[in-house]
Amino acid sequence: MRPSLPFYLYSDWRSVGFAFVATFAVILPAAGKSSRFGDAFYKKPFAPLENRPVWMHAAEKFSNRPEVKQLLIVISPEDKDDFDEKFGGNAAMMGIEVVVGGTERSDSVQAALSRVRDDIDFVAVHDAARPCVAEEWIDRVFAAAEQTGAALLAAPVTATLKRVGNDKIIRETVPRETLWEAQTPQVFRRQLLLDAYARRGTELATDDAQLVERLPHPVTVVPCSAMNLKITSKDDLRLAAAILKVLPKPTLLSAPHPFADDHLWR
Ligand SMILES: Nc1ccn([C@@H]2O[C@H](COP(=O)(O)OP(=O)(O)OP(=O)(O)O)[C@@H](O)[C@H]2O)c(=O)n1
Ligand SMILES: C[C@](O)(CO)[C@H](O)COP(=O)(O)O
Repeated sequence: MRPSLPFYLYSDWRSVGFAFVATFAVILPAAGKSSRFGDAFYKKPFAPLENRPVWMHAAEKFSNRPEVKQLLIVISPEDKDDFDEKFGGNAAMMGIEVVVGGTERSDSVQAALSRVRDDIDFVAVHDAARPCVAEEWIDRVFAAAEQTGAALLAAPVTATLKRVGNDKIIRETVPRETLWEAQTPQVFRRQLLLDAYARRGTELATDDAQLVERLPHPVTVVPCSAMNLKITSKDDLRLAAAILKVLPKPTLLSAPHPFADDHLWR
């Protein structure tokens, strides 16, 4: 990451002044068991995707952003030595700190959160298993978090959802009008996420927003494309390879207002 001052000097014919730029830390959880991935050799964050491991595709979307001042990847204890041997050099070159994770995803995030520097304003948590995130989507969720304190990328549910019994018989068709599928990055003011994790207790949470919702604190959804998929199965890895070929390229213009109606995510 490029060091830079936490402010920039701006000037125009009306004034000369300082504007403070928010700073971000990014946590990349990669310490899961990949039990649904079903590969005897690779866990999904380390599986090869277009000549690089999955985690590296996710990390490189953040490592050159000027506002990202700290990048941490979370690796399981049993994978730590292997990761250091295979990818330790890459992580060092990208300025990525390696943290040992825990049993649950929340344990892993909490381990990294304890390493986030006090001078950081916002913390973004992005699954290392989501390699297809586009820079412009990151722009939008970062901007939304700066405005609201808590925001995440999500895609509206478009399929018909059924609640099904163990006998595989449909019990209910679930109204989908207000349902969204949460993605990552999930981005929070640092102290807010610290407060949420301090109150976590033993309750399970499959994402970080749940813990902030419980405070309670409002969390804003930033609409995103279903192309920001999480690799869970081997089929998802094949899909990701195809998506990387058509992913929106970074735009030179600044990202539109995160709540603009003219989303490109459709
Ligand atoms: N204890 C855990 C569990 C998950 N993760 C990470 O959180 C992301 C999302 O989790 P998920 O897709 O569920 O990964 P796994 O838990 O590995 O998947 P599975 O449930 O198939 O084992 C992944 O990048 C995963 O590596 C983590 O860092 N620590
Ligand atoms: C964080 C997440 O990717 C949002 O959809 C999802 O909750 C991860 O859940 P998982 O069970 O750990 O895959």
